[in-house]
Parts: sequence; C-alpha cells; structure tokens
Amino acid sequence: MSILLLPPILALFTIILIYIYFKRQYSSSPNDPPGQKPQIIFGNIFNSGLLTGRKTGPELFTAYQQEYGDVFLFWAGSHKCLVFCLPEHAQTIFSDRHTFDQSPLFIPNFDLLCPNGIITLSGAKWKRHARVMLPMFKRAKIVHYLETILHCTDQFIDKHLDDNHTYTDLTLRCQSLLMNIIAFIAFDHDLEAQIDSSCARALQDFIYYAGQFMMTAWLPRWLGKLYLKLNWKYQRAHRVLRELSEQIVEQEQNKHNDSESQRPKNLIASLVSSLNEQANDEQISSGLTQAEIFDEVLMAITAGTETTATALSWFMFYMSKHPRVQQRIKQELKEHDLAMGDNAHSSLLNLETLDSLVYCDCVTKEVLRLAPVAGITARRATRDTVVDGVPIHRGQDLYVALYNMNKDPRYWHHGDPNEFIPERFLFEDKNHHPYAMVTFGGGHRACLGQDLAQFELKLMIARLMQRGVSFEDTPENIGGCKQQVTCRPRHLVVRVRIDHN
Ligand code: HEM
Repeated sequence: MSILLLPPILALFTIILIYIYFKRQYSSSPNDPPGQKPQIIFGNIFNSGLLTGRKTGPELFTAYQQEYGDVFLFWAGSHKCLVFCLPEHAQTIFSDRHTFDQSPLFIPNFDLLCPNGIITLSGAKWKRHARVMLPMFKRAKIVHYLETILHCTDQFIDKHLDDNHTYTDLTLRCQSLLMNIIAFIAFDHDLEAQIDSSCARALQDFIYYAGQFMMTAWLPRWLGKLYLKLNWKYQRAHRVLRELSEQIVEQEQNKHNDSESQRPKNLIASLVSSLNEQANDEQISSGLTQAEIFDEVLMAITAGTETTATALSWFMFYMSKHPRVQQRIKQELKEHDLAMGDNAHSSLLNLETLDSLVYCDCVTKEVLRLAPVAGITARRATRDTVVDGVPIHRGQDLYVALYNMNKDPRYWHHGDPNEFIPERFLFEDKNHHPYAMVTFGGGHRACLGQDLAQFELKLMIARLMQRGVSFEDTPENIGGCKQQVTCRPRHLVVRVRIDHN
C-alpha cells in the first residue's frame, strides 16, 4: 500500500469515529419517551427556536407537552433530559431527596458567579449552608423588612412614576425597585439616596453582567470563565461588593457588648454569628467562612432581584388588562380603613393588616401562578429509579415543567387556567392539588427566598394600590414573553394614573 494513501485513510477513520461518537451521544434508548430529534452540539435548543428567540422556554415546553404527552425528551445541547409535566411527577421527584438532588442544568455556570452559593451546592456542604441560610429567609425573619419594602415602594412611586404617563420600560424600573430593596436587606445601603455611590454602581454592574453571563450558559465553560476574567467592570463590581461585605463583617465583630442585644440590620450582619473560618465538611462542623458568607450574599442578590422584579412587572401587565381587579384591591384596602392616595404615608400598613388582605393575597398568588418567571427546575438522579413507568438511571438529568403544571386544565377548575382570575383561590381552586402550583419548586431544594418573594410582592401590590396607582391598557400593550434569565413581558406599554385622593 502506498504511503500516500495513509493520510486519507486516517482522515476517513477519524470522521467515522467522530460520527459514531456523535451518533451514540445523541441517540435515544428504546425506553426513552418521545421528543424532537436532536441536532449535533445544539441538541434541541436551536431547532426548537429557543436559541433564536422564536420561542421561550415556557412556550416551548407547553407546545412539546401538547405534541408528545406528559413526559418527553429534551436535549439541552448534548444533555439528554427527561421532562416531567404532571403534579404527581413533581410530588414523586420533589419528595424523594435521597434520589433527586440539584442538577447543574438548573442554572448552568452559576458556580462561576458564586461558587459557595447554596444554589450550586450539594451533599454535606449544601446541608451546612442550608442550616445557616434557611432560617434567615423564613417568614418570621423577613417580616422585619416590612418598613424597608414600604419605604422603597414609596420611593419608587415618588421618583419613577408620573401621573398620566405611558411607560415602555416598567420592567427595568421594577428591577431598580427590587435592587433597592436587596441593597437594604444585604448591605443596609440606600441606593436611591446614594445613586452615584460606588456600592450602587457595583450592584448595578454585578446584576447586569451576571444576568448577561447566565444568558450565555450554553457556551463552553472555559469561554464563560474567560468572559468573567476579562470583564473589568464585572471584576470591579465584585471587588467593591466584597470589600463592603468584609467591612460590615468587621464592624459587626467589633460591636460593643452594650449593643449586642440590637438586632443585626442586614443579611451580612445576621450571618456574622455563624462565621467560622474552620468550617468544612470533612469533620462535622458548622457555620460559614467569610468567603462563603460573601458568596451567599451575592447569591441572594442574583437570585432575588430579577425574579421578583419580573413577577412585579407581570402584575402591572395583568392589572392593565383587568381594571376590575385593581378596583377590588382598592376596595378591600378601604374596607380595612387604610388611608388612600397621598394620605397613605401616614396610614398603618402593618403585618396584621397585610395578613387580613385576603383578596390581595389571591392576586399575589394568581400573579405567581400565571407569570412564567421560572418555567422549569432541574434535578439529577443519584441512583436508578422509575417515575411514572419511565426508567431513570443514575446521573440522568430531569426537568420539572413548573409552568405547565401551574396552568394544567386537569388540575385548575375555576374558569380557564390560562386566564388571570384571582377569585379562583376563593372558590373551586382554593384546595388545589398541593403540587399543581409549583412556582417555587419543591422539596429540599425548593426556593430559599419564597417567603421573601411572596411577602415583597404582596406588600408592593398593596402599597401601589393604596397610593392610588393604576395601570391602564394601551394599544401597544400586547404582552408576550421575552426570555432573559427569567421570562419577562415582551411588550409592556401601560399608562400610569395616580389618584392622589
Ligand atoms: C418571584 C420570585 C421567585 C421565583 C419565582 C423563584 C423561583 C425559584 C425556583 C423555581 C427555584 C428552584 C426550586 C427547585 O428546584 O425546587 C428557586 C431556587 C432558589 N431560589 Fe428562588 N425564586 C424567587 C425569588 C427568590 C428570592 C427573593 C431569593 C433569595 C433572596 C431566591 C433564592 C433562591 C435560592 C437560593 C434557590 C436555590 C435553593 C437550593 O438549591 O437549595 N429566590 N427559586
């Protein structure tokens, strides 16, 4: 055989090997549920329209469920994922913590933003962080932020909303409001009052670039690392926030004995009591190191700003389409003797009153049910098992289609589940299936910030309505979803009215 033939034979051999590799990599087994055929490298993210923006995640999974049934296959790039759409599936998966744990596919590459944030951890390290972090976000703790949330909402109305003005950027304005709240909660910093402070700039930059980074999660990991390393604005923001966090820790540690009884004013200060530089998971140990505390705060900022801001902007959209609902919330506030309009500042919107606002509670729940803030969550199987007859092997990734469950007509009976009807929670849907509404996921990896998010949302809604704010529809206000880290309203164009009386 001539030596000249060797290179083409080798090339052909390599091509055949690559072909076999990809064929195996992207092949389904006979036991797999149905799904769209994957493409090499992209899986289904390109041919489904997800990458091109033709479809958002929630829209896509709704369409797939209609086409393929309640369990189907989805290829997230080269990852083969099983998607489960029924509340019974969610119940089985969420309640079996020994078989299903966090999957890196939930928020890919999040570990590059805050490697010690609870969202990225598993096993013993997750348990150690959970012991510190879960109690921090329980309702009993977060109700202390009531005054802060009211103060920030008032600032938002006074500085960001004008009467009889049509807004096209309310989603961004909602982000500023939530950023303001989280700056108070995390650092005790008033962003609105110190709009040009280094902390304000750092927070804005951190949230912006972290959001951009999470949108490119399908890119190779090394590229993500390079992006963060070379992005000097992100690096500067990270450094400023770290220094601020270290400063607060130091101040808290140097507090005099006489001020020890004072309640810590922010999240970092609250976490200082669990500071333990020796904390590790090999020996039984508890607490968090300073670096871990900082990452947990970054995690709360990242996970807690965009999500709740998106939910608030969906509230504004639904209100513009349902003036009757706004009227009914205002009626309820009046029935509780809350002063309205400009007098609202002096009126007591306290915890007791807030808890008695039943209709406002239904509106908050309906926003969280119908708004596709986080359409899915993910789990990875830690051992072989079977769910609804579908075999799952150890290491398999699953998606739980939260948004599909939240509006499945088989589980929601009061009118059309695709419609915004807060009254459903007063009538037939009051006692819905416990896993039919899974906006915050479930089980041991359920959303850590759910009490905070619900409390913030209800309080912001009540205050906006109490201050006489209404949202009016316009011809350009056609809704639709835009997939960012969360699914935001695509066309939110509403006229704001403020009734000062
Ligand atoms: C409307 C607002 C929010 C929505 C819709 C939302 C939704 C979710 C969902 C669906 C999950 C996954 C749960 C699972 O896999 O079972 C999650 C996890 C998480 N969320 Fe939220 N979230 C919101 C607000 C917040 C806030 C305000 C914070 C914190 C300040 C937060 C922090 C977290 C954390 C740390 C996790 C991971 C928990 C773990 O893995 O152990 N979230 N969230």
